[in-house]
Amino acid sequence: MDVRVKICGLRETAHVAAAVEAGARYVGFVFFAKSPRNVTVGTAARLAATVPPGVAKVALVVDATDAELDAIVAAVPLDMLQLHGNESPDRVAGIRARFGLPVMKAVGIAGPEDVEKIALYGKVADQILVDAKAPKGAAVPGGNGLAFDWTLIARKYWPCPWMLAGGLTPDNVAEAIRLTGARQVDVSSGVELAPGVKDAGLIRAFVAAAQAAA
Ligand SMILES: O=C(O)c1ccccc1N[C@@H]1O[C@H](COP(=O)(O)O)[C@@H](O)[C@H]1O
Repeated sequence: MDVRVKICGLRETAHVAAAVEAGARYVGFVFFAKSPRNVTVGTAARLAATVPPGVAKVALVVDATDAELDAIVAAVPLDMLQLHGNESPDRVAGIRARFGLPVMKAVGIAGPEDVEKIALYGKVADQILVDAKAPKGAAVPGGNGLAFDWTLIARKYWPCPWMLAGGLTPDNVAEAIRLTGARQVDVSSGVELAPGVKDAGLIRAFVAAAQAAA
């Protein structure tokens, strides 16, 4: 089983290169002003230009307007949009239709009632990002380095592709894959030295651990 890895919140060419060389299949750029990983469209365009074919370039947005998405999509060559806010199923479908890009919708998990939303959004999105629900009052709805109870999704099946996220690290990703059966994993904080500061060694260790788990 091949496990696909997404490294999210990249801001420097050296870290994009480390992710690509390690074997990551997705790289993510965050367009959210409150995030320590926020990038401008100019920086994202420069980073995206260094990504080879076969590695998907993902723009992460939070409740973005059409105008904000227009500006991102016009400037950055993208392969996917990641919607990480409170977008409704109708809004997800609308973005997918308007921009003609595959859409990955994040669903935050804190309890069994949240797990039901995966199937709901799976009807309108191309992929689901199954992430930890941000704690009340958190400044950002993701990228908090928090894991959820993986047993909530153990032995579940959804027809759409999905990716596991939330508090993954080089040390716990193998156990997360074993428990959940995830075939795709996404990480941000777990490959950082401080919020927004990626580390090439941790990126390599994470990809190697995820692939070894397969
Ligand atoms: O990374 C961010 O700053 C961010 C901001 C707003 C929404 C989502 C964000 N990150 C996503 O959250 C998951 C989990 O992050 P972590 O590994 O627990 O730090 C991450 O995979 C990003 O896709």
